[in-house]
Amino acid sequence: MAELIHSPKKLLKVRKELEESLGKNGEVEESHISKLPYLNAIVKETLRLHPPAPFLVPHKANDDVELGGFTVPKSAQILINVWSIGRDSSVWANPKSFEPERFLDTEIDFKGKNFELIPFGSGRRICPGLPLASRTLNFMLASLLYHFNWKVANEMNPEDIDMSYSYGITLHKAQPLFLVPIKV
Ligand code: HEM
Repeated sequence: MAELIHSPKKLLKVRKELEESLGKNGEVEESHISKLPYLNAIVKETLRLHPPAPFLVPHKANDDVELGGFTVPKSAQILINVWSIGRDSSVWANPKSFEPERFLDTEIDFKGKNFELIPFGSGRRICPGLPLASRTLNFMLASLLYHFNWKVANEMNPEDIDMSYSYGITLHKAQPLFLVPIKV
């Protein structure tokens, strides 16, 4: 929501997609979600830029492993910096910019097969909550955007929203986002 409030054109674009798909007085249903490519792209782009678990969960090497010319010794703790992978300019064009459009013409998904986008991890220990989280994120965002228009509280300018992080095992906004819903 914070990224969308910063990008009014993208907010309009996703609300238009929802209105074209659901009509004027509809209800968001789970079956709609797969037919909303721009909304899906917004969720992917958000997980690329702001992965909730920036280092995944610590793993441990069972044995000595050779990886990309480096030796990872047995029992070493492995942290995967997905936050940094999501902002790697050798992988992503304009990596710091919120551009859901980058996901419209690509099959890249966060289901663990595309290593440039693994906010849920990958392999045997991939997040088992991925299908639930993916449905819930898309469904909640679609509901918020379809039923309400949003403006920043206290007449604040969207540019002045504090986008800094509070760091920890999970990543979240340092300052809460205060938005006012306007019923449509
Ligand atoms: C946006 C939402 C979520 C994100 C970004 C997320 C991310 C992650 C990540 C990065 C891991 C560690 C993967 C690894 O070891 O490399 C993980 C593990 C796990 N997640 Fe999630 N998760 C989310 C939602 C959920 C939900 C909704 C559930 C349960 C209903 C869940 C249950 C778990 C469990 C049980 C593990 C441990 C799996 C294991 O170690 O074998 N997660 N999650």
